[in-house]
Amino acid sequence: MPRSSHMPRSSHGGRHELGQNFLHHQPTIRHLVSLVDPALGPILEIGAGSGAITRMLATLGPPVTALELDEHRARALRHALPSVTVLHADAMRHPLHAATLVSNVPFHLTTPLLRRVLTSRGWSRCVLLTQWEVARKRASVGGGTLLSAQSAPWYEFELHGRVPSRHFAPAPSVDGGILSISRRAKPLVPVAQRASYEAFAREVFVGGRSLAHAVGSGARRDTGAAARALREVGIARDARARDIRPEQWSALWSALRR
Ligand SMILES: C[S@@+](CC[C@H](N)C(=O)[O-])C[C@H]1O[C@@H](n2cnc3c(N)ncnc32)[C@H](O)[C@@H]1O
Repeated sequence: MPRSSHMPRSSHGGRHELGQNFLHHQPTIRHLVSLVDPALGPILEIGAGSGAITRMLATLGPPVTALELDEHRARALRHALPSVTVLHADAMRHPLHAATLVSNVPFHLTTPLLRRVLTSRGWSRCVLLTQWEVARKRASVGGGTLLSAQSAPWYEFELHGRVPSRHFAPAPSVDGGILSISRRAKPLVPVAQRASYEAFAREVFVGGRSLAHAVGSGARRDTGAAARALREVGIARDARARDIRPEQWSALWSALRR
């Protein structure tokens, strides 16, 4: 049975322990929904709440399924939106199978949910509203992270703007950010090499005496070969791992395997 049943309600009507910060700013909802491509097919919304986003998703055409852990809200939404399949379900357990995933993410679940999304194979596009810092980092704005480097061959991340905390009720302590993730139709690194590529990116981030040294040690190549590969891909000698752009990671990997 989903684990929410006996939790108390906060004075705002939003249950803090469920990350219930409801989006009430209509232009933001429209913007978020405009990032969904109906031609892709069925839509799965994670954490539908009272249906602020669901209502608009339901007008797009493809079938919409909405997951909600709060059984009272799930029941109310099922009555309000009969065309939507509303499931009282835990998004951390329910299969994430639909062409497009959409969520105003319960902020306390951002990291495990993102991990779950990125390891689920059943979707091709994902539109998320997360904490601003998470959205910004994931989209590599201001420098890449190990996670963005490791995801780059399989996914494209794009930031679509900041959402002030006052656009939610109750207002969370930080602003939100809209992030889209598109699965690349053709991965930039062969799937069979995923584990070794991820280990390589980790070693480059852990660092060494220089970027060339770290790249060489990550790829089990000498520093000279690593320096040549960095030059070939257009990465400056004095760059740091965080300066390497998403598409340069896979180019570097290919250059080192030749
Ligand atoms: C930030 S609110 C978003 C609600 C609504 N989509 C909106 O934008 O107003 C997150 C929603 O996710 C629900 N939720 C929290 N944990 C969940 C889980 N594990 N599985 C499914 N829904 C969950 C909460 O009850 C809440 O309604």
